[in-house]
Amino acid sequence: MARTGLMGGTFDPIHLGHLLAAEAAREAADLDEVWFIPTNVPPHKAQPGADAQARLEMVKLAIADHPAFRAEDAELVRGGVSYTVDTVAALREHHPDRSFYWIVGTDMMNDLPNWRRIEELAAQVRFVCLRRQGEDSEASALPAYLRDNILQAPMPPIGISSTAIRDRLREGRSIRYQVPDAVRDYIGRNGLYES
Ligand SMILES: Nc1ncnc2c1ncn2[C@@H]1O[C@H](COP(=O)(O)OP(=O)(O)OP(=O)(O)O)[C@@H](O)[C@H]1O
Ligand SMILES: O=C(O)c1ccc[n+]([C@@H]2O[C@H](COP(=O)([O-])O)[C@@H](O)[C@H]2O)c1
Repeated sequence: MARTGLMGGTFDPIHLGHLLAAEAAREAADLDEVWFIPTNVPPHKAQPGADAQARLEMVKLAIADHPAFRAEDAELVRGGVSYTVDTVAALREHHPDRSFYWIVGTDMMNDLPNWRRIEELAAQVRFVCLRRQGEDSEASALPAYLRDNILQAPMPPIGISSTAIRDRLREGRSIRYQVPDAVRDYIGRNGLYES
């Protein structure tokens, strides 16, 4: 069975923290591929600043040079609120020959008990959790069905977030070295996040 990591995110915009998390998860969980899945409407946060096609395009630009990374537009095609349990069920149906690993940062790990139909989701994927700077990586407070289903993987802590990048752009500041150059060019060409 091909071992497939799923890196879900709003990617508004995608940044080096996402890429390093995906690469660290690939290595730690011995994944054959990692699929990046931009959310359509994120379940637990405000509407994205950039539209879905722009976020997908930036993901494609960011991962173009990695042979094991690809973009998956399932949530954008499905529309509506992007609940992970629905996404994983659809992917499992279309790809019965693959085993799936859902990749999250520690901020998301602590939020897992609040996800829609989380027990059903936990029966269908393993979670790979990457340490996010400033976030508690202690899984002991989680219920056993989650705690026992999480692989914690090391990653050099990176204090980059999409929120901070959008703030910088609004203030006319540099985002060089926080996102891939191709993403920075795309943002500049399309005037994203300027106001
Ligand atoms: N710097 C980082 N280090 C490790 N994991 C990260 C990092 N940034 C994001 N992630 C993880 O990537 C996934 C998608 O994150 P998301 O697209 O919401 O980015 P974000 O930077 O948290 O965005 P925002 O600032 O808009 O909330 C989540 O599982 C999140 O925990
Ligand atoms: O399914 C849920 O209930 C759920 C709740 C919160 C977040 N998620 C998923 O977790 C991923 C990261 O979320 P976010 O908000 O940090 O972009 C993204 O793929 C979301 O769809 C999923």
